[in-house]
Amino acid sequence: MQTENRAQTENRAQTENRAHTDNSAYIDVRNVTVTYAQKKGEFRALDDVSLFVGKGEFICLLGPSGCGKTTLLNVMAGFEKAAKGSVAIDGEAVKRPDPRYVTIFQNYGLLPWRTVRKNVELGLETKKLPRAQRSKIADRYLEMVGLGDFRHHHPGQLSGGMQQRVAIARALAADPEILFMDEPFGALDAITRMKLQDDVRRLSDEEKKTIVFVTHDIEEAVFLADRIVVMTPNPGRIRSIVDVQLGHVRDRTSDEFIMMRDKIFAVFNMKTERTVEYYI
Ligand SMILES: Nc1ncnc2c1ncn2[C@@H]1O[C@H](COP(=O)(O)OP(=O)(O)OP(=O)(O)O)[C@@H](O)[C@H]1O
Repeated sequence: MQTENRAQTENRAQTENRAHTDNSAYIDVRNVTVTYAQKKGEFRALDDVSLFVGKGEFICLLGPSGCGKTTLLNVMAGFEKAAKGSVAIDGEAVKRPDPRYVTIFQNYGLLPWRTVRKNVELGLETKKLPRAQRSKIADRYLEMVGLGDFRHHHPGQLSGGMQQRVAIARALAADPEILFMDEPFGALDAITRMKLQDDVRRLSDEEKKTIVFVTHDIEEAVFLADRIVVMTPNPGRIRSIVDVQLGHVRDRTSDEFIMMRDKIFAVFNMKTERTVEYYI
């Protein structure tokens, strides 16, 4: 047991994060501050945030509403600019969104007038492939997410969970190096959500993509992540980074899973001055 204040905890989180990546960061976020003009003046959505993500890692950004999860994801994906600090992917500064990195949002982003297959093909249209090859690739990924029989349907004929699976198939078909996922299952019921968590975890193992996944659901983060980045608001900062050493096949009812979930709860329950156990 050891006592430390918030600044020391955050400092430790950043140091551990550096040590973890051993200078080989694939996504390299350094001392990033993002500010927004608000009625009361300048608001720091992110304050001096550093995060290094390894190639093939599954990272969950976890925290309460307003802690800057989406802002951090948007900075990495090139949708948002940092007021201070830098973001690089594979050694290249991120200046704008890049087709090598695909973002999946909560609202699926499907085109309602296109069939499911044509929606998946959308991700391939910049690649100038022959039409038949595009359809073949689209069908392969639709099979992978269990929607092979629905390729001629339109999005409006599918449930929310099925539509999100189409969005995932479309993202994977584009063969991106990184998948950014912003609360992709937030609008879904608990059972569908668990099925899609299974899908994404399996796909991440099979396809070996680097995934940055925003969620405010602790169990979702423990089920999916290799590392959980715990964030706190006002201003948005990284409080702690937790290694989830639960292996590839995860059982939500196992003792290890529940212990890990409780450790994350403990991180959120910490007060400014508090007693903590080592949890990493
Ligand atoms: N365009 C903007 N203009 C002004 N303030 C903004 C803007 N975008 C975000 N913010 C503020 O920045 C903070 C962080 O927002 P962000 O969306 O990154 O948080 P979040 O952790 O993803 O929240 P949620 O879980 O609710 O989506 C919030 O307080 C929000 O009000």
